[in-house]
Amino acid sequence: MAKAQKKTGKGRLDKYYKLAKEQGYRARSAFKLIQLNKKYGFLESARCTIDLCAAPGGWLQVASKYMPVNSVIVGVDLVPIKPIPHVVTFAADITTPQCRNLIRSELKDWKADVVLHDGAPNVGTAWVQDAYSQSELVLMSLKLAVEFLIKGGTFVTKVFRSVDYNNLIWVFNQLFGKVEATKPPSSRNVSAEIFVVCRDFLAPKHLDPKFLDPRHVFKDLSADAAADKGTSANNVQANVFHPEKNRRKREGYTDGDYTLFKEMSALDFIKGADPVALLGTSNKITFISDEEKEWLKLDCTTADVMANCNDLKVLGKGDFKALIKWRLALREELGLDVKSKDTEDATEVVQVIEDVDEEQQISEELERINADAAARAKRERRRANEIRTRTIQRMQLQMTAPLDIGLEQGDAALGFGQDDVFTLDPGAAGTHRGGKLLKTLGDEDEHDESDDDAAAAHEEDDDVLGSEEELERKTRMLEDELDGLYDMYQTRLRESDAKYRVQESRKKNAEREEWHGIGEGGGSEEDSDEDSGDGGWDQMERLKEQADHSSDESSDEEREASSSKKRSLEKTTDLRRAKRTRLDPTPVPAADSKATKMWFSQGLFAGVDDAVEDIEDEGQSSEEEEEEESDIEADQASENNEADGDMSEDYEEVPFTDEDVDEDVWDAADDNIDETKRKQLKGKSLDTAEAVTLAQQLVNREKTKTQLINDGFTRYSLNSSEGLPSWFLDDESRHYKPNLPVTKEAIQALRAKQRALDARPIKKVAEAKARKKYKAAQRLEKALTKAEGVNSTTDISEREKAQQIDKLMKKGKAQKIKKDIKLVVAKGPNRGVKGRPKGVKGRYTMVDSRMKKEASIWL
Ligand SMILES: C[S@@+](CC[C@H](N)C(=O)[O-])C[C@H]1O[C@@H](n2cnc3c(N)ncnc32)[C@H](O)[C@@H]1O
Repeated sequence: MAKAQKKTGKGRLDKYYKLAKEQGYRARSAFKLIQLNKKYGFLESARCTIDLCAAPGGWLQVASKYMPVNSVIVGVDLVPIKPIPHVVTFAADITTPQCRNLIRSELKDWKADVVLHDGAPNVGTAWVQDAYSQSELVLMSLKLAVEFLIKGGTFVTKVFRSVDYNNLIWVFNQLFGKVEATKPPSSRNVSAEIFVVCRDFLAPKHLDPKFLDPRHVFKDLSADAAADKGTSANNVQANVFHPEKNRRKREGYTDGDYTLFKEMSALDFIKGADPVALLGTSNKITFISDEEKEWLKLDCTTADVMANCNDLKVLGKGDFKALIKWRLALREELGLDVKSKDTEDATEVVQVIEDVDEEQQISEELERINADAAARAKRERRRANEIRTRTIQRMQLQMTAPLDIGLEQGDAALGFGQDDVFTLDPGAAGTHRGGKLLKTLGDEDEHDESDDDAAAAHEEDDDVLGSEEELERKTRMLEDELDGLYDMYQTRLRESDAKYRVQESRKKNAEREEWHGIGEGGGSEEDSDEDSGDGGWDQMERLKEQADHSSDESSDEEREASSSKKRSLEKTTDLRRAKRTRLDPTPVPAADSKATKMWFSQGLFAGVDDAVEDIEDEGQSSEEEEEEESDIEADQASENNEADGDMSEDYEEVPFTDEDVDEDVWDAADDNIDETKRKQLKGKSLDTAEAVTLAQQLVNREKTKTQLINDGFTRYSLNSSEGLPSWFLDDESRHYKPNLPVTKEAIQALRAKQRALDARPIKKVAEAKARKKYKAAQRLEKALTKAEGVNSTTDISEREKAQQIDKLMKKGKAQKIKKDIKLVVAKGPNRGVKGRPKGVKGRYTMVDSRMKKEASIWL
């Protein structure tokens, strides 16, 4: 089984936590609102938003980012919220009239377009207690929403899955045109929270106060539950005896009973009044007491019976029959079913009838269960296939926007229908809306057949959702599968793309042939040049002068000079690369604090720090303490949440620390900046039209260094790719980047560079030439040695010596002339000829036509 989602303190710090930290949101929950807004788009058109339970302010930050400029945003919470620009906040309890008055005085006659509620009471107490307070809080927020929302407005609230869920949804349906429940991908699976988005506020003129009164809204269900003792038992009974009325109430777990696995003692089964219901609700029959252990020794308790008792959920029709028979036998043995002589006949008749009835019921029930299971499996398979096909199609058509995928995958993964489970069926909503207030709450008998179908579908989904681990495993499997399919798709795409293959092979060649002429030492000089403030143009001029000067010197010096020129030019190129790197469209993973640090490290701000520090010194210590406290509180809260299991609220505050500063990124205040820059520049070159454009702008002084650096701070530059799937990153690298300007001149320069590259001799030719040169040098060496020998002999005259030496040196310098070898292509009459082909004289070799072509190059 797949590893369950970690619930340790660290485990909670998932990718959304990191993203929140990176993007400066105060809580990871900000992404829930971003994703909800992405799906329903209510913020972009809102001019006034009220956020109830808004601390520390993550949702407020999102609202102020996505809503139009100058919108009114009001945030309320029990605890004070640190100021956010253009947002009004105050501390109040949303359940009190004082809070209502504060909002009223803030909004005056305005109405809100959106009311948000992400409130959670102190999570960490008892589950049942929490769930109830949460539902109450939701109702209180609804009350405020009803008062302040404009007609057609939107109310977004967090709800926990509990027995109150259906009642709340029913009330929402009375007040809003569209009600949908959803779980955004950033909401953890282990959290019981879901979000209900209520749109199109109906703004009724007269509203029955009972709609918003917890005593009424949550009353009926508990009353019903009390009256309806042993609800689930009755449901099982209904399943067994009235398969046609087979439905279960959607009211969560029975009070105080939140486990799926249930054991019953053999005593309960044998002595209990309703064995069929007991068998339907339990997983296992246990033998713990001494009396029960004694029963194990009886003849009627066969090995089969014991095995059946061990796992009731896997039993078939025959097994159930055997267990019922065993119970009857045991009851007889224990004298519970007394067979008196006088009543024996009557009893037997009754027993036979009971037996027959039970058998029939069990067999019907079993058939129904089997049919249900088969239908469910089929539905799941179909749904998974549909999702997979749709995603692949969309990927192939490149229709997937990053966040869409996130949402859809999340939804798909959950549902295996999590979304569906909580998406209110409009049809069902319609039936509800037609009803009278609160009368129909929990009144299942008034449902029609279509309701039955919906209930069955929900029941099925609930079963799937019953196990979080199972759900997570399926989600992960689906994601893995999709990742795999995406990789395969990419590979196939590459294989079929000739252009890509050519590019790849060129890249490889370039890597092999690249000239690595710059020594490590060169860089510092260059950087110091850059720091001195000289523009690229000045450097070019200087380098030209150098080159001119060196051309006057001897040939050795000339070589030296040209290589130094080459180095210098390379340095200039590196310099341009340095500029480009800052503007590289590839997002640099960096935290805000780091960017800020770089910004304020400019000379302009020198000395400002001290002044500001002086002013701030007083307040700072207290602020730091406060921050530390809030961190600790957040940690404690998260630990509490963990201990709280399903009821855990999926909320994480994001503290900011110095550790967030990424050390790899340039820091203007860094002494070792040259080294850092060199590292950054390694492997980068002016190989795109954008880079060349920027470099030219820089060299031609159309742009200054500062302007380029400033342009580098875009919304694309601070994103982290950590933990994101490959398809998402592929898409991002293709589409999520700034469009930098490209000039005609840049493209021409790039083409010229490419042409020069293409014109370079290929590696093998260069090697052959080098070999030739080497052999010539060897010949000359040999000739010199011989000449020395001749010179040292005393037998011959000086004149003869000179003649011989001259001859030797000529020979040594001469190119070696290869003896001509005729190439004969083995085709036509020469195909398969043994020995010398006809009409060929002198040295020859047999080749095929391809070899001949190649040989003519090399020979
Ligand atoms: C999950 S946090 C909200 C996070 C917020 N949406 C954000 O993005 O930063 C829940 C908040 O509900 C607040 N809260 C709980 N009960 C409240 C009440 N009765 N009135 C006002 N706020 C309440 C808590 O103080 C807590 O700050």
